Amino acid sequence: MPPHHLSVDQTISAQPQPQVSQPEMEQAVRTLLLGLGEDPDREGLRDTPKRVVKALQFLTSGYHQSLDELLNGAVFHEDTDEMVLVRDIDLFSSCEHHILPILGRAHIAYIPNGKVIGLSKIARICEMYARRLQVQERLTQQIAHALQGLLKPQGVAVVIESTHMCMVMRGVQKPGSWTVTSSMQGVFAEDAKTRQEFMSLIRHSPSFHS
Ligand SMILES: Nc1nc2c(ncn2[C@@H]2O[C@H](COP(=O)(O)OP(=O)(O)OP(=O)(O)O)[C@@H](O)[C@H]2O)c(=O)[nH]1
Ligand SMILES: [Zn+2]
Repeated sequence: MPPHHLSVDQTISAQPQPQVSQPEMEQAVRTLLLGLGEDPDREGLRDTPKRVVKALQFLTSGYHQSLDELLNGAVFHEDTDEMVLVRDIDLFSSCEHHILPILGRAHIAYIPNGKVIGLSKIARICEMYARRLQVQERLTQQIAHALQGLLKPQGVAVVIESTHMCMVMRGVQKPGSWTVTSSMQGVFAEDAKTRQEFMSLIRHSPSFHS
């Protein structure tokens, strides 16, 4: 079954280890280079198959992570019901259609319901799903569903703003285009005022940059 048909629970767990060996993967890159009319034995390309495989493995390393592992227990009981927002999280993913970069940022908020999560873990959850072959819509949903499942909060809101290199460097070639996707759960879906508060907080520019 293709990954986009997996249930949320299945997408949350780590994927099985690949059945293809490292040399087989490197050989495939060598074949690609040959097909492109290159000489894979010239000095500059000699280690390229190895490098490409290593780079792709890093960029898809999210398949081998699990929420349990990255959370490291950092969910705490806390009696607060105010919105928590981590905005402007740098995001680097790869589109599943072309294996080209998706570059952008994510804004992730939730309203607690007795539990809070370590702030860095919000960015780590985002990274785990970004380091897989993705479409932006699914990435957005997976992050929202993961937080919803972990914290059972009053609501979760995720907005991702990205530019897709497959639309910039090739194909339709639209460098200025941004794709904005959102997933609103719980009170963010039900209550327009809460949603508006979130939207205005992510529009506001912070007064300093670290
Ligand atoms: N919905 C969605 N589409 C995406 C995403 N990333 C890439 N795409 C699109 O996936 C589509 C694939 O379309 P195809 O016609 O099969 O592929 P293609 O010939 O390379 O298409 P062009 O990019 O239009 O040249 C394109 O419209 C891409 O813009 C994404 O994150 N979400
Ligand atoms: Zn693409």
